[in-house]
Amino acid sequence: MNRFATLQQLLKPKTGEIALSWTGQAGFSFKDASGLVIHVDPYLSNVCSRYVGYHRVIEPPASAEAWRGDRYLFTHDHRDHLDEESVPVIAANNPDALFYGPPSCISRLLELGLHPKRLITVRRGESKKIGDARIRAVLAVHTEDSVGYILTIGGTKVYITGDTVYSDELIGIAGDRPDLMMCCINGRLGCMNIEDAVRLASHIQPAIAVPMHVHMFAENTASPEEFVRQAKLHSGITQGIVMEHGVWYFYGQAQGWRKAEQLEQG
Ligand SMILES: O=c1ccn([C@@H]2O[C@@H]3COP(=O)(O)O[C@H]3[C@H]2O)c(=O)[nH]1
Repeated sequence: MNRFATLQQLLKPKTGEIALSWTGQAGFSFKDASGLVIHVDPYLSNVCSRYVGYHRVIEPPASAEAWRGDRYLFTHDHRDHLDEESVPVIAANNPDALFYGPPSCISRLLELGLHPKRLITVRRGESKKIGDARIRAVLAVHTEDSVGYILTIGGTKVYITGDTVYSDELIGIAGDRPDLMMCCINGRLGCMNIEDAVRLASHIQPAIAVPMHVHMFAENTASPEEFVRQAKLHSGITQGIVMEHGVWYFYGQAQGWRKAEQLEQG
C-alpha cells in the first residue's frame, strides 16, 4: 500500500476533527472520527487524454486498485470528475461503497455497470445523511445538473464549489456558514477565475479558503498561491491554504489546521 492509502487507513481524527486530503484537480478525501471515508471527484486515470487531449501532469496519490473508501460523491459527469476508467475498479474493490451524484452522473455510473442499489441521486437542494455526516448538493453553474456540495463531517462544514462560474445565486450558500471552502480558480471552460473565486469567497466568508481545479492539466491551470494572495487582500478572509496533493491534514474548529504527517514525525 502506498503512503496516501496507508495514512488514510491509519489516521484517527479525534471527535470534532477531520482528516482531509486534496487528491488532485477537484478531488478531495475526508475521514471522520468514526472512520467514515468520503471521496469527492477522484481523478486517478489519464482518461481525459484520450477524450479531450488533456494529459495529466501530476501523479494520482494512489491507484484505482489501491483506492478505498465508503462513499463517493460526484459533482458532474466530465471525466476529470467522474473518472470512467477508475470508477469500475473502485466499485469492484470497495463492494460496500455507495456512489452519489446528480442524474447525469447516475446515468453514467449505470452505463459503467454499477448496480442501481449502490447509486444515490442527489439533486441541487437535496440532502442525504451518511453516518454522522451529511451532504447537501448546491448549485454549480457548469453543466445542466452539475452540483457543488456542502459536506458536514466531524463538526466541520466544507463547501466544495464543484466546477462553476461565478453567480450571485451562489451567495446564499453563505447562510450555511462553511468552515472550509474548496473553490475552482482555473478560469476556463465554465470555471471561476481567481478574481471570481475571491469575489465568491468574500460573500461566503469561510474560515479557510482552499483553491483547487489546478495543476492537473498544463493547458488548464492557474496559480493557487495567487488566489491565496488575492483572497487575503480583497476578500476579508484571513487564511487561504494551498494544499499539497495527496498529503493528509487534520482540521477542527478548535484545533485549527495541521499537516498529519508532521504530527506523526513530531
Ligand atoms: O468528459 C469530459 C472531460 C473533460 N471535458 C472538458 O475538458 C475540460 C477539463 O477541464 P475542466 O474540468 O475545466 O472542463 C473540462 C471540459 O471542458 C469534457 O467536456 N468532457
